[in-house]
Parts: sequence; structure tokens; C-alpha cells
Amino acid sequence: MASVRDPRPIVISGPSGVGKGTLYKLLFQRYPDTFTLSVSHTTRGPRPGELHGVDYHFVTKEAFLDLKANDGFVESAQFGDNLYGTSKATIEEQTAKGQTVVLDIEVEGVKQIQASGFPARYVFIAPPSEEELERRLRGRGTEKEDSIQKRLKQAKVELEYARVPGVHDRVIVNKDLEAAFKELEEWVFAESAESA
Ligand SMILES: Nc1ncnc2c1ncn2[C@@H]1O[C@H](COP(=O)(O)OP(=O)(O)OP(=O)(O)O)[C@@H](O)[C@H]1O
Repeated sequence: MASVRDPRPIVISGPSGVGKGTLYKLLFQRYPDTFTLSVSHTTRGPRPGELHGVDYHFVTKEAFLDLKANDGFVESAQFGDNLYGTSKATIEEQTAKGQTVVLDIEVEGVKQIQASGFPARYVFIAPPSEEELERRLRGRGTEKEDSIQKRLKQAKVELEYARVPGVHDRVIVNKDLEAAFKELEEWVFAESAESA
């Protein structure tokens, strides 16, 4: 098993459609057993086929709020009527199994983790241009027009925050997929001192 020297979880962020999922799925494929996606808590009910502890930790609103009050989350957010969060214990348990935890988080979550002081390293995936980002979002074919517009607006917020010095340890422009993957791979496996 390939080993990552730096035990901290990897927080990967970037605008919707930039290719974050494509990139970390390649990490999972090429290094099976080395990486794991963090399993979030949610108050929404499971969809058919979703498994507790695999897709999410499905919890009641009371249990969620209790954990939050006890400072149990590195980040949490509300989408619609449902609460979502990444628990510290989950990251610690997954890390204790010898795996490197990958968190796919939007900008508000990144800010919360940074404010929490929980040790992590941060990589931002940037598009070659806003036009190319729009092309990819459309090309993916998963979004309706109003969702595309919302994501493009949010992309500006994400890109702006990424320009603040020091918020990310590494920024990778996802132009050519293999080249971007190679950069991610090298950074992930580097000594921690090099990634700071
Ligand atoms: N380097 C690349 N060149 C061209 N197309 C790419 C590249 N990387 C990813 N794509 C394509 O861009 C689209 C968006 O990628 P992906 O779904 O991985 O984005 P994401 O950042 O994970 O989005 P979301 O945050 O909405 O989940 C996909 O259709 C993917 O195949």
C-alpha cells in the first residue's frame, strides 16, 4: 500500500464543475486502500441503496445538534431542511485505520475547519478560466439552467476566497486532467514540510 507521510486529512475544494470529484476518484482508483472519503453526518433520511456509515452517518436532528453543541464537528451546514457535518471523531477513526481522509468541502466549510484549528492540509482546484468552468458544468449534463447559474455565481466566491494568501497549501489548475492529477499526487505524497 502506498503510504502518505503526512497524517493530516486533505481538504479539497474548488468551484462546482472544476473536476474535484474526477481528481480524487482517480486517487482512490490508483491507490486503493490508501485514501478514503470522509463520511459525513446528515439528518436527511437515507435514499434507496444508501448505507449507514458508508454513504453517511444518518442521525436524528437531536443527535446532530447534541454533537454540534459538544464541538463534535469540524464543519457543518444546512441545505434545505437538512443538516450536514463532518465529525472530528469520524476523521480520527478513519485516520486511525491508516487511511488518508479526503474531505470535499465548499468554501464556508473550509473557513470553518480553518477556524476550528483542526489539523488539515488544503488544496484548491482552479479552472483554467471561468468560460471553461461553464463548459464543463454544461458538458456534465447534470444541472438545469438555474442550477448552472447558481453554481457559476458561487464559483466567483470560491475563486475570490482562494486568492486570499495562505488559505490553501496548494492551488492546482485543472487544465489537462493527467497533468493536474500528477500535481495532486506529488503534493499528496510529499513530506509535510514541503506541503506547508
Ligand atoms: N481536466 C479536465 N478537462 C476537461 N474536462 C474535465 C477535466 N476535469 C474534469 N472534467 C469534466 O468536468 C466535469 C465536472 O467534473 P466533476 O464532476 O469532477 O467536478 P466537481 O468539481 O467534482 O463538481 P461538484 O462540486 O459539482 O461535484 C465532468 O464532466 C468531468 O468529466
